[in-house]
Amino acid sequence: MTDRDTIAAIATAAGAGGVGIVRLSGPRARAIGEAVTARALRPRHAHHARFLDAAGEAIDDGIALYFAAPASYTGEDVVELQGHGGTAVLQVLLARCRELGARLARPGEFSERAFLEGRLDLAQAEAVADLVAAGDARAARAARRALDGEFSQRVEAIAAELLAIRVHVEAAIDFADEPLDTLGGAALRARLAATGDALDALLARAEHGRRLRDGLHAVIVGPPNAGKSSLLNALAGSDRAIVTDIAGTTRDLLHEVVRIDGVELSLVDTAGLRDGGDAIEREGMRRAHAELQRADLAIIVLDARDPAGGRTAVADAIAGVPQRVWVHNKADLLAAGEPASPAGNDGAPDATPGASDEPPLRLSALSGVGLDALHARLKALAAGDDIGEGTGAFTARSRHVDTLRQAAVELAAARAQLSHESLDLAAEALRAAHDALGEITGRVRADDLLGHIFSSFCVGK
Ligand SMILES: Nc1nc2c(c(=O)[nH]1)N(C=O)[C@@H](CNc1ccc(C(=O)N[C@@H](CCC(=O)O)C(=O)O)cc1)CN2
Ligand SMILES: Nc1nc2c(ncn2[C@@H]2O[C@H](COP(=O)(O)OP(=O)(O)OP(=O)(O)O)[C@@H](O)[C@H]2O)c(=O)[nH]1
Ligand SMILES: [Mg+2]
Repeated sequence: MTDRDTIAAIATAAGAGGVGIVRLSGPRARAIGEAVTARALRPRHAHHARFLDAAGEAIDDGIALYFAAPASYTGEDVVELQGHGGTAVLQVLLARCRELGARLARPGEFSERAFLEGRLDLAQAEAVADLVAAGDARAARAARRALDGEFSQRVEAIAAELLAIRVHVEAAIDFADEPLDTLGGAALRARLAATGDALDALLARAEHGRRLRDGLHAVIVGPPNAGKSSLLNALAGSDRAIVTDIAGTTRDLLHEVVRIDGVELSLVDTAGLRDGGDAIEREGMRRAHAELQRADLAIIVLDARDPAGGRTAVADAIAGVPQRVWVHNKADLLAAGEPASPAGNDGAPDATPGASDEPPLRLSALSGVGLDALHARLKALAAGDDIGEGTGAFTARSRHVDTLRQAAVELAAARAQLSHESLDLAAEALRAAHDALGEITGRVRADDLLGHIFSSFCVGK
């Protein structure tokens, strides 16, 4: 790609730092680097040099690196000017590079070029951004695995299998007057079934990967005044939410990222659920319901003195949330030795802890007694099955999960069509499934998708 321009950006984070880097990529990168340093740059060699302005005065004293195409991050000629990490000095250095013909890079443009040059596929390029944004060690490790191509390889393996199946089906179409079974139909169906299973397994892993990337999305729900906001504050370790003894205090959603022993969790406090309320409170309840639709986990807070009382109000809202943790709050107000009200005796079975739920945790958000057990349970849920280094989890995005789901739907359609001997329709569904997989790695791509993905990167990445 010789007709591309040369881009430049500060690659290091804003603010003062030990070292700061201006990175250049494109056909003029080397010439610009050599003009700034007044030296010939040898590939893959650290040159200690002064970085000069137009008048020959030193802007900084630093290290220059040159990576010759195609053996560089972007696949183009790349030069790095590693100077002192001050905002002003880096800005002046960047301005000098622009004066010499470089253009300011858009967010993600280095990685976009790496993608366009075939150095990374799309899912890997997204993993670069996810690695930069990772909020805890597990998420960082999982993003690094996606960057290594573990996710992409699995997608491509299924895509390759689908391609082989498509070839078989297209060939059978050319012999339309013969029954499919004389053309290896049984083997074809078995192969398609196995591919469907592999796709389902990958989808489950991608869903897990999506949680790793975004953190477990936990929504605190319950009747008014149960102590939901108090619990959020206790978990966040600060007075984030307003707490009063007036039922209906919280109206809006309040998001807070908390970290429990290094494991990240995104918590949302919601308006108490009850019948009635004014217009503002009802809007708050509507938002609570909507937030629960997207939740991985509901933390249901009930008053320990009357847990049955609030349960009916939350029944609808928590239906369909994959996981629940039941909390009986205000345990400090129970008379010493008083047993927790038995669960499930209030005629509202939908809102009682289900068979798969753990028994309620009794605690006090106010005093902090019993909070340790909640911490432990939340940490176990957020860590999911990625306990060890060896589990091979990788990060994924909603885009990947949605696209894999779409491919699974098309694959199921193809299987149904095949059993009706509708080869043309089966071929069409297989093509759609194959294309969907291609969108994940960028083999099949829409340019607006690229723009959307790369624009969310940092500048300089
Ligand atoms: N100073 C610096 N550190 C950095 C980066 C960078 O661009 N500059 N990276 C940027 O994000 C990451 C490292 N990623 C990189 C990926 C590929 C190549 C590269 O030159 N690849 C060549 C050569 C391969 C090799 O020698 O191993 C290639 O793939 O052909 C460089 C950095 C993190 N650290
Ligand atoms: N004794 C005691 N009081 C508590 C506890 N947790 C919360 N409270 C009190 O209960 C009242 C309501 O607490 P909030 O945290 O505002 O309750 P909420 O569920 O967020 O209420 P809404 O936002 O109105 O739905 C406040 O007066 C709190 O101080 C607790 O563990 N023990
Ligand atoms: Mg509240």
